[in-house]
Amino acid sequence: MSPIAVSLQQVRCLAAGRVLLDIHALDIRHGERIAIVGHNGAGKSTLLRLLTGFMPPSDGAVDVLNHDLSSHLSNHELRALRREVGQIHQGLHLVSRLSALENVLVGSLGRVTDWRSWIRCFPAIEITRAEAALHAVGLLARASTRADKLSGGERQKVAIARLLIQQPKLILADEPTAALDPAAAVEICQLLARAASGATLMSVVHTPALLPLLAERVIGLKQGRIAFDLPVAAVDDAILNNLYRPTGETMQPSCPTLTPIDAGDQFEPAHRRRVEYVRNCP
Ligand SMILES: Nc1ncnc2c1ncn2[C@@H]1O[C@H](COP(=O)(O)OP(=O)(O)OP(=O)(O)O)[C@@H](O)[C@H]1O
Repeated sequence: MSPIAVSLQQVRCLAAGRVLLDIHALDIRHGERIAIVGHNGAGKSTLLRLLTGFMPPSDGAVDVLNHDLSSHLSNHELRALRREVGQIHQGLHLVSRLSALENVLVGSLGRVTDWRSWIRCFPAIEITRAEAALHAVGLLARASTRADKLSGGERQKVAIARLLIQQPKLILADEPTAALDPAAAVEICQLLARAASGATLMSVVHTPALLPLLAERVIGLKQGRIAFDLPVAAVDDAILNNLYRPTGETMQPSCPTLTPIDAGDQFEPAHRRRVEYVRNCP
């Protein structure tokens, strides 16, 4: 059995007097592919931020790739952790004014010496690696195009090429296919899964159809707590519907009817009109 890559014990994250995350125990082994699912605000991004040291735990023990994140980490220790953790997010995660190739080279910053990285003077071997990575994601022809001139799907491919040359042990992907059309989303998932070969991959996923492409194990979060932790084959519509159902709502056999709002008078007139409109919708 592979060693543990991520271990959380009795972890709580608090902010502004609220519990954002409350995880009793979670172990993830090297090489595992995990999807994290859950409603908006369930704590998925908070969990990923916890694992990169951006969100310190208020209580409990957090170990990521043998870095103890429960104690205060120095900048040096944080940099060492982040060299081993690759990240891919939706949206603004590339440097807009840099070319696709230069953005990929950012993945090699952990290896090049300081003076080279400051003046962006990369060794030939890193440039060759970056070109090979762009080729692997089918984007070599766009190597010199600025990141802000690329499509959303192309930008995600650049981010995956950057992972390929960073060679992280743990990859955290926060909604990597948000805003992509279905075909592009499938292609990005396949490329990401290939890029993560040998690494541990944790992805926040909102589209159930993409789960089997990215994960063998699915963790459902609800209000900051683990609601389920199951093999992907066991996660069916009923389990997901239950997870996404607002707390306290009882299961409706069919389309729910709207309950009239009696307190309408307390709303501003414009808001009241919207309430009436919603009430009268078929
Ligand atoms: N720094 C913070 N201070 C206070 N509250 C925060 C902070 N960061 C996040 N939250 C709150 O914590 C909760 C969890 O946020 P998080 O971003 O982890 O949710 P999520 O599951 O990733 O949601 P989404 O699917 O919408 O991205 C939310 O209610 C959010 O408003």
